[in-house]
Amino acid sequence: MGAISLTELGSKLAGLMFIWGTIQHFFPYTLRKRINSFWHKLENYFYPYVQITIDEFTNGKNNDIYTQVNSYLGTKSINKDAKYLKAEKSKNSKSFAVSLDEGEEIIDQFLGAKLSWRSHIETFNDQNSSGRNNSRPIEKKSYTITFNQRYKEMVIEKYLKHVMEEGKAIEFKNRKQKIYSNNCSEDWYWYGKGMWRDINFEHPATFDTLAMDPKKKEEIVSDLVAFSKGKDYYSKVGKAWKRGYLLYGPPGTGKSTMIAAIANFLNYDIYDLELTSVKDNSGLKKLLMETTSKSIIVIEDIDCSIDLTGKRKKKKKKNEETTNEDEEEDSESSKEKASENKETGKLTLSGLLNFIDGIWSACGQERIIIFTTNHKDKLDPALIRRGRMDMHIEMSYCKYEAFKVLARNYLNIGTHPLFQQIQDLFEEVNISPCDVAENLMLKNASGGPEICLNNLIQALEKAKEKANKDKEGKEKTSLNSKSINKVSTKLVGRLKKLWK
Ligand SMILES: Nc1ncnc2c1ncn2[C@@H]1O[C@H](COP(=O)(O)OP(=O)(O)OP(=O)(O)O)[C@@H](O)[C@H]1O
Ligand SMILES: [Mg+2]
Repeated sequence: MGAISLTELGSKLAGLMFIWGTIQHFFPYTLRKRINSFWHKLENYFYPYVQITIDEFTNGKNNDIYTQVNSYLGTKSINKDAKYLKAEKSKNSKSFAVSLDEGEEIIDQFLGAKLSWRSHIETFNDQNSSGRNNSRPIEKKSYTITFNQRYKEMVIEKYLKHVMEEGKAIEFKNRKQKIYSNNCSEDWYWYGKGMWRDINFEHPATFDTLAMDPKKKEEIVSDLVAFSKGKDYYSKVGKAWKRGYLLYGPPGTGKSTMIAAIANFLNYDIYDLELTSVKDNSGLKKLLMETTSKSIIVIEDIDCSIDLTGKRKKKKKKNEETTNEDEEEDSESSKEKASENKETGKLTLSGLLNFIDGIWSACGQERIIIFTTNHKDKLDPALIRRGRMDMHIEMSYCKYEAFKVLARNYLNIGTHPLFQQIQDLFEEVNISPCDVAENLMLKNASGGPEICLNNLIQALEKAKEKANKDKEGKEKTSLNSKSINKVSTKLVGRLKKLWK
């Protein structure tokens, strides 16, 4: 705006307006009206701008919009040519937040409009502490945004929304991730901290370091991406924005590591739900209500948590005695089974099913639910049917491709002459990635990768030997039982003859 800035011109006109405001009462009404209308025209001609102020506090409370504007302008100021910036780091942020220093201006563009942002700090003395020597000055921080009045509607309806959304996204990206647990002492609850206890989540696992079949990994990553970008899709099809994953497989195959990798990939918090610490269905409901959006709710080793299948199995057994219609029993509707479990004062299958996809489970958005188990077959089909657990992911024993990821992670090598021998052994042996990783860990700083690879070969050979022995043992017992069967049928035949 040439030699005089928008804000300066604005404040000069505001000063004149103030003087006119105090003396206008000395003028007759019709003249006053005419002068006022002329004044507005003049003002619009010379200063066709509107200003919006966003204070740090409103009614004594933190103003969320101010915080979001702060984050938004922080990134803008890095990209644009603001010279005076402030760097701050809050307790819950993992990096510095940069914001505008007092009086510094930033020009932003949006849908053809030019928007001028300024930061202000007003200092005044605390009224309550006046008279005391140690009275401290109070700072009142605010941002103003100035723009041409023809964009007024657009700024209020679109631009401010855009600033808030971007600011929120930046805040979310910079915040420290948390892991929450409900497995805490009662004292914690009494101190009013809610039902979850949290600590910072700082697990280094990523999809790059996760050893598994590359195709499977890619499939999971694209599923997660589709989910995280699926806001419009979920609302279009009328589904709550959540997704369930069942991770199953033997111990040490990376189920928990996968959860950490997912959390890091999406930058979500984790709620580690310990079912044995939940008293009843309503307790479970309360816990869910205290979870936030953009989070992963995890129930590890769900088959061991509580007996959710007991009732159903008993009923199945009873049915088996009367009829042999097992298949029909299995396909019985899950709702029916859930209602059988509706007991008060207890955590039941019904409560858990409601937890996953009852109507009130849609009280937060963008949530992932993950169950892990070593025994998928032990779980009630109702609990893991598609739609509840949308993706069933098998975490299996380490194969050659997965080993290469571990070799890169632990030894920083992509190839080695011993790899061929290791590849051949992987064809014959079932070994968990956890055991492979253990052998690949450099225990001695002076040792090279050969030592670790040889350790692994030894472990694989041992496992192979054991597997062979187990196989032989099984064959022997099955031979023995076959010969026992033969002898007993012969005996029964002879006895029958004798009886006749
Ligand atoms: N697929 C994998 N990729 C990378 N590291 C792995 C993998 N599987 C296991 N590990 C390593 O082994 C350790 C144990 O793995 P993890 O706890 O994820 O196994 P799990 O499948 O959850 O086992 P459990 O069934 O006993 O809970 C991890 O700390 C990790 O270092
Ligand atoms: Mg685990």
